[in-house]
Amino acid sequence: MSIRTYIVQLRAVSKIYDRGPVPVHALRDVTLSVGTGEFLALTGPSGCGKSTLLNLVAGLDRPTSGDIVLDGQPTGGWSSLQWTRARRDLIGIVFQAFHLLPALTAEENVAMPLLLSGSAGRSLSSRVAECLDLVGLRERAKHRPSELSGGEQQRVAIARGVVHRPRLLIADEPTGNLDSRTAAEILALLRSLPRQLGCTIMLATHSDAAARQADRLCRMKDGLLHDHPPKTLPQDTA
Ligand SMILES: Nc1ncnc2c1ncn2[C@@H]1O[C@H](COP(=O)(O)OP(=O)(O)OP(=O)(O)O)[C@@H](O)[C@H]1O
Repeated sequence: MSIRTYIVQLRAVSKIYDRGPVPVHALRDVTLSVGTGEFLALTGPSGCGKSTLLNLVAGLDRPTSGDIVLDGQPTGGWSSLQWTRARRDLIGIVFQAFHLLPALTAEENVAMPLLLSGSAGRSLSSRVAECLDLVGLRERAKHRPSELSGGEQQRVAIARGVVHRPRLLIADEPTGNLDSRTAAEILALLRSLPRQLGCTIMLATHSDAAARQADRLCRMKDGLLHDHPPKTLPQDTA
């Protein structure tokens, strides 16, 4: 018998933002399981809750109710430190706006997560070079973000997002700031990562072309999520 393993499970997750004059129900009872090695796309109109969902999975915000289980571990009682550890070990994140440090070179930006977790020396340098190779930017290792195109900056951000070998890569509108041709190249790169690195990808996007790259598409509307079965099954374990 084969058992599918899930890296992410959301069980009846809701998020209400209640600091403003009117409470905003950003997520309503969302239940979702993401299989190991799967490439899942979340689509839907602006404001439907895509970023909110990804922020909760990355521990950048907390649900109002419901459970989030990461790699089989219920996260309900996790402290900030435990979430920081999860982002150091399990989760990588890529944002629309790249968020590279402008004073650092491409390779220094990519090295940052490893430096923050105490790595150093030759193994750090070779891992950084490996990741720059993976995204096709080894030649640009010594360039600063201002000397790189938008697509190249996003490649550096992707290399930084996977340098610590996360099993889950969260990508929030990673092609939102790019022209359509560059966006297609970045998507092809993301598409290759589950196979090359064995990681799972959760992608939020407005773009139908981007969503078509995924194994599974979940449409969101007004905080509700409509799941669709995968085009291909995620990696199963016996
Ligand atoms: N910190 C916040 N405080 C109050 N309301 C918020 C906050 N963050 C998001 N919202 C609201 O929650 C809802 C969902 O927002 P979210 O950013 O998750 O949508 P989205 O689908 O990612 O949108 P977009 O595609 O435009 O990025 C929106 O109505 C938004 O205004």
